[in-house]
Amino acid sequence: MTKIRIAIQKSGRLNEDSLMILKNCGISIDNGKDQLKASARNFPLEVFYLRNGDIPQYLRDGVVDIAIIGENVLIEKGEDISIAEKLGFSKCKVSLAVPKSVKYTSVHDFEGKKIATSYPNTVQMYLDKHGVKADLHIINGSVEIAPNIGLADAICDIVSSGSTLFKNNLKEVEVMLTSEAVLAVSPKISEERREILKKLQFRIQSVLQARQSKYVLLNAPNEKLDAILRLLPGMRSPTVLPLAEEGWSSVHTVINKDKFWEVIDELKAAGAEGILVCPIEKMVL
Ligand SMILES: Nc1ncnc2c1ncn2[C@@H]1O[C@H](COP(=O)(O)OP(=O)(O)OP(=O)(O)O)[C@@H](O)[C@H]1O
Ligand SMILES: O=P(O)(O)OC[C@H]1O[C@H](OP(=O)(O)OP(=O)(O)O)[C@H](O)[C@@H]1O
Ligand SMILES: [Mg+2]
Repeated sequence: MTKIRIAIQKSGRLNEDSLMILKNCGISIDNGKDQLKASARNFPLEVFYLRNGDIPQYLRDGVVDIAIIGENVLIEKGEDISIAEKLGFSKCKVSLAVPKSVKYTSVHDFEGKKIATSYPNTVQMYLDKHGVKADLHIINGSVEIAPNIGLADAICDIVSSGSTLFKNNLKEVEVMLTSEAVLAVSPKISEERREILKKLQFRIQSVLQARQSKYVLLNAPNEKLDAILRLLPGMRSPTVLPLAEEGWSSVHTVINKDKFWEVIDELKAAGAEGILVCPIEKMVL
C-alpha cells in the first residue's frame, strides 16, 4: 500500500505540537523514542524524524512528500517548496537586533557592520532589498551572545517573547518576517500521494477550525431572546430549544474563541444565564 511520507522535527520546539496535530487528526503512530522512522497504524502515513534545518533538502529531493516545519526555515532554505496549510503554532519573528545602547535610526545603520546569524539568506535578501552592504557571520546557535563577546555589531535571529534579547542587552530594530509552523509539500510528490495529502488536509482543517471555536450553550427568558441572538453569530444560525420551564429557551451556538470574551458581558447584560462554553473536537464546514 502506498503511504505518504511526512518529516517532522526529531526533537525541539516543533516536535510535540507536530505529533499532537497528527494525534488530533485521529492518526496513531507506533513510536519508539529513538526511532527515526515510524508508521501510522490507521492512516497510510510514515513519519521520518529529522532535523528541522535538513527538511527543505529532503522535500526538494522527494525523499519525503510533506513536512511540518517553521515557515522561516522555508524562507531561508526552501523558496521552491510550497505550503499547503498554516498550522497556527510556533509563531515567531525573524528580526535584526542591536545592543540597547546603540542609537538606531534606520536599516542603513547596518552599512559596513558585522551581523551574526543562522539565517544568512534571509538577512542578505533583506539587506539587498534596502541596498545595504554588511558583513555576515554565520553561527548555528546562541547567536544573541555575539555582540557581548565582540564577535559582531548586531544579530539576526528568532524572536518570540523577546526575553532572550532582553537578557543579552539587545533591542529588536527590524522585523524581517513573521513565521509559524506550516505543512510543506515536496515539488516531487506523486499524484497517488497527493490524494492521501488531500485526506490529511481535510482532517487538519477540521482540527484547526475546531481549535478556533467554542460551543456555547445558555438559557434565556423568551422575551430577551431577540437581543441575545443578535449578539451570537452561529455557524449557520443559533439553535433555540424550549426549556421545561415555561417562558425560557436554551440557545446553542458555535463562536470564535476570541470573540466569546468580547460578547460574554453583553450576553449577561442582555439576560443570558447558565452560560456553558465547551471545546469542540472536530469541525467540518
Ligand atoms: N522562541 C521561539 N518561539 C516560537 N517559535 C520558535 C522559537 N524558536 C524557534 N521557533 C520555531 O521553531 C522552529 C524549530 O526551532 P528549534 O530551535 O527547535 O530548532 P532548530 O534548532 O532551529 O532546528 P534543528 O531541528 O535543525 O536543530 C524554528 O524554525 C521556528 O520556526
Ligand atoms: O524571544 P524568545 O522567547 O526569548 O525566543 C527566542 C529564542 O528562542 C530560540 O532559541 P531556542 O530556545 O530554541 O534555543 P536554540 O538556540 O538552542 O535553538 C531563538 O533562537 C531565540 O534565541
Ligand atoms: Mg531554537
